[in-house]
Amino acid sequence: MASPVRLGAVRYLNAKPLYYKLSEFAPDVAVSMEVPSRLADQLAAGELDVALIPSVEYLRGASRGYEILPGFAIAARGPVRSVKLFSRVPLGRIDRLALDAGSRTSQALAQVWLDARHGVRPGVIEELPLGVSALESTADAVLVIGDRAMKVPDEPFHEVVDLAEAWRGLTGLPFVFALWVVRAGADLGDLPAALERSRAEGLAHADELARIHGPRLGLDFRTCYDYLTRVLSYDLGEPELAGLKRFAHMAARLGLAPEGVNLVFHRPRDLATRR
Ligand SMILES: C=C(O[C@@H]1C=C(C(=O)O)C=C[C@H]1O)C(=O)O
Repeated sequence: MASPVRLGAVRYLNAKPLYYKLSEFAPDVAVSMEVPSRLADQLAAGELDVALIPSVEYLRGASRGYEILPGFAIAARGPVRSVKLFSRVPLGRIDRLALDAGSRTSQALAQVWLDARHGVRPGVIEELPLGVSALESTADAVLVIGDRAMKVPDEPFHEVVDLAEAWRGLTGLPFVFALWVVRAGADLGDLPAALERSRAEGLAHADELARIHGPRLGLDFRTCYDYLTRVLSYDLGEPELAGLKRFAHMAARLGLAPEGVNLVFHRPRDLATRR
């Protein structure tokens, strides 16, 4: 018997609609859940066959033969609420920047945006460990993503920037945080169809997800429901691709991603061999 496909999924609320009831729709798939940065490392180490990884990690892994599962993303067309830069100083004066260790894409986005919008390239860049809160950090500014970003109070900070909103203001484009990325040579079988079904069912049951996860995260039902259905988008369409390409270009200019990466999309193996 073929060994099961190993899939890694982001454990934050924002990813839940992408793998809703997946173990029912794809019973043979081995699912593990992690923060995005660890999923990227596990995919790179060959420990996973497909994973929801930070979009910047697709760019970094493209030379290893990574392929994007077409049509899927975690993206935002305006404010995202869960990717925020909390600054204790005016933005133009940020010199020490702490970046959420769970992130990779937003780590790059924070630097791209500070450079493009404020001409700032922080002298010291450090990680904010997963167990340490933004309030504990003594850096000038702190990037926080995911579930915990929605709980950090604005008050102690001089400025709070929603980075997807800031990106939109800079480029007029959506921002793509994560993609389903396939390891070179992996055969996913029927999994892409099961993932389509999961997403459709997950979005159709966003109310159920909001009821389950809202209380756990200290979010009221409406906030949680809006986050899943209006704030985030789960398609990789033309506007998202344009945003992704612009981000790839800007990240490369800062040395945060390789230059000139092409977006390569996964095709089912039987089609690929029939070429
Ligand atoms: C919108 C978000 O997207 C996440 C941000 C990521 C990153 O910064 O690397 C990766 C995966 C996404 O789940 C979020 O965490 O709030």
